[in-house]
Amino acid sequence: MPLVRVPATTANLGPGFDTLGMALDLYDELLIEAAPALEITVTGEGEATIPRGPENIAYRAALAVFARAGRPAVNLKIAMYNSIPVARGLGSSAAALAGGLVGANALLGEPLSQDELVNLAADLEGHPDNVAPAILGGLVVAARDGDKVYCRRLEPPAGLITVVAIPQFTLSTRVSRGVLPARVALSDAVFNLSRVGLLLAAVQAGDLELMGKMMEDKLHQPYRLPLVPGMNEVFGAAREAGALAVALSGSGPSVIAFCRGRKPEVGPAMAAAFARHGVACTVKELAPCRHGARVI
Ligand SMILES: Nc1ncnc2c1ncn2[C@@H]1O[C@H](COP(=O)(O)OP(=O)(O)O)[C@@H](O)[C@H]1O
Ligand SMILES: N[C@@H](CCOP(=O)(O)O)C(=O)O
Repeated sequence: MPLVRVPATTANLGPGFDTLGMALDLYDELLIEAAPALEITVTGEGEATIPRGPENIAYRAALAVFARAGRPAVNLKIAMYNSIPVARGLGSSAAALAGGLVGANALLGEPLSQDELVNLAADLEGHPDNVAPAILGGLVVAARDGDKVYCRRLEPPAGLITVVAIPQFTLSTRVSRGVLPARVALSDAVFNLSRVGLLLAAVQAGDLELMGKMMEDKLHQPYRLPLVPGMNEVFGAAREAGALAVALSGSGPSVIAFCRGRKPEVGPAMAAAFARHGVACTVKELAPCRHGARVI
């Protein structure tokens, strides 16, 4: 009966829309076993809202593993213990998919490779940037080539600590993607391309200053601004309080600040800025997580 622990993720890391993501030390746990009938329980985050029927995405992910491995589908009992807030841009859906995939794979004796699991997850989620770090841990860069996702895991730079301001209101990724344009200006694409390249070079060199400078974005955050009241002010407050960089976490509404070591002033400054716009939030200090979803 595998118990899987899956990290939260912060996708995009500023300019790396649908491309970059990093695992964080906040976890969902999922217990999975064969059972006489489908039974799904949820404890913690999402207890009141997460579907318990066959539409549950962790269950669908588990069934996808059975199908890909050529094994007959069975009824499953899945018990989830969630700490990742739902629909806040911290990868709750990616964690549910990764948990279902890794759990089912363990149940079957690991017929699928990690690469196959990342590909299945990206197909189910629609983009690879949150599911890849949820499975691989660390900081992941991913690219889709037709049906296949290629990705590489990098070690997050030493000394990096994030501070995440998590609004009480939810914003689904579907809605937050709905405001994005189908086409962007070439100058904006170049702005992001150049930053992603240097951001990755900075990560590999452990250069937090350069990493912080390369986290601006023109491809998704400006369009999402109306969905997150006070977003720009929260960005400004975090920088003034000493953060190296600030970004929308995933598709929002959480805002994530990247800091050199612990910076106790950053969280309260972000919360105060949100409060000035009538948004209540909780603040979490989260370190990057080196491990992806795994049986514990
Ligand atoms: N543990 C879980 N099991 C099943 N579904 C989940 C789980 N956690 C989140 N979800 C589903 O994922 C959706 C939220 O995903 P999404 O909008 O992408 O936001 P997030 O940024 O949190 O991933 C919700 O519909 C929710 O029901
Ligand atoms: N690149 C995606 C990332 C969504 O991540 P999530 O954690 O909010 O589901 C996007 O920006 O839409």
